[in-house]
Amino acid sequence: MARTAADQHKFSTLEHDDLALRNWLIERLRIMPDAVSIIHASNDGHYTRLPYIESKETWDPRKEPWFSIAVEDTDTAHYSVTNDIFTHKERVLTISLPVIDGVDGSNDGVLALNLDAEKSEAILNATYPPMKSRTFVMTKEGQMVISPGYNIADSTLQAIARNANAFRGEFFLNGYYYFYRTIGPQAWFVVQEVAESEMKQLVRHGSIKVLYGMVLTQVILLFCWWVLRAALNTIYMRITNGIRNGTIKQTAVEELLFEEIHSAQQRQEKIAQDALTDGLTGLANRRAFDNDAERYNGLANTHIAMIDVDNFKKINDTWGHTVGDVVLKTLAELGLRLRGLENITLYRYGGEEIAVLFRDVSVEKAQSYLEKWRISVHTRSFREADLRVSFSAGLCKMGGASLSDVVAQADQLLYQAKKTGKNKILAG
Ligand SMILES: Nc1nc2c(ncn2[C@@H]2O[C@H](COP(=O)(O)OP(=O)(O)OP(=O)(O)O)[C@@H](O)[C@H]2O)c(=O)[nH]1
Repeated sequence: MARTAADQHKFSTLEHDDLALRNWLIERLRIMPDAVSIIHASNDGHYTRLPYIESKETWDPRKEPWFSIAVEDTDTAHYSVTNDIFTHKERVLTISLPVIDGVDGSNDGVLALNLDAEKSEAILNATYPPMKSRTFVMTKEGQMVISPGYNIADSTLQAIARNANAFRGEFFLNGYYYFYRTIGPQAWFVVQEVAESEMKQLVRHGSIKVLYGMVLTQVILLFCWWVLRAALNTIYMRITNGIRNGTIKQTAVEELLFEEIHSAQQRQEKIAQDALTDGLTGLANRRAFDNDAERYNGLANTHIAMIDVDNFKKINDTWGHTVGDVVLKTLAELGLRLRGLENITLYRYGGEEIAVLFRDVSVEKAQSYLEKWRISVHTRSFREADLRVSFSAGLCKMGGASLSDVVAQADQLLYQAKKTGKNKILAG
């Protein structure tokens, strides 16, 4: 503002009570609602004060502390507490600045802005910091400038000033934390004073949530530990029992785990295998047949045989179902034993009917296998002296027709075999 004043007004050539200067000053005053007056004081002692108040006393602004300080230092604002003789106010906050001519650098007096101290106190009082505290303005020498009614001992103010001059940032003094900022070139301090108890309460309040979080985490950890401990106890008990009973040897935990995983794998494989195996005969079951036959029917040089025990009803009726079961088991055993080749698979198709799939096996070889099997079944002696077992079979090539048609063809050959005397294999 002082610089603009110097640019816009030729103070050295100004008439006293220059109207342009008065208008300029009043405009500045209007835009600062907290300022009570604005003064331009010339080096010859003449002054222009707005708002204009006639003073009975002769007043020489050059005797004011703000004038001499501002003239001495050329470029920075000065803050001082003065007595306004025009309004008879004892405490006015004055911010003063020298007016320097921008062309020749000469000093064209001082511009002073007076602020109402009470208003400033009210403003300070209305600032609500995030915690309970006292905020005040003091000089760097330790005198109170603006204090909204606080009673702070001079010795305390001086100690604050000493600390504030010596440090940058906050400090602790006699049970209070002090935070401060400087106004102007280290002239005044705006100080915020917070009691230690207030600070502790704030910290306590802030840390209570963290504390709850930590307690919760501890509880969760404790629970996890408890669950883990229970699980480990069970494992230890099982290992101990195993060692005691001699079912497992005292080996490293890794070995025990490996064994456990291995046996679990074996269990899984067995379950999968059981799902595809017939319980009575140990042959692959109907589900396995359905899985494989569809696949085989698309391959070259594959054959299918449908086998049916002859007069099985009679066997059951004569010797009972248990013997009937033994017959079925024996038939399966012999078929498996004679098969030799890995690519001949036997399935219990249903009841006393067995299906055989030949993969990459010629019809001659398939027929020869079935013959050997038929003869060994027929010549087999059972505990029941009169029991003679035989089977009939229909053998045909796979592929070239749908699976159901292929099965029907094999069944038809089997039916022919039965019709023409049983105990024979018909190939088609
Ligand atoms: N013991 C036993 N009998 C079964 C089993 N499955 C089916 N059967 C019996 O096998 C018999 C099959 O009889 P049928 O279909 O009349 O045929 P069959 O007496 O062998 O006469 P052909 O086939 O003409 O030689 C029925 O009596 C069924 O109860 C089984 O798992 N165990």
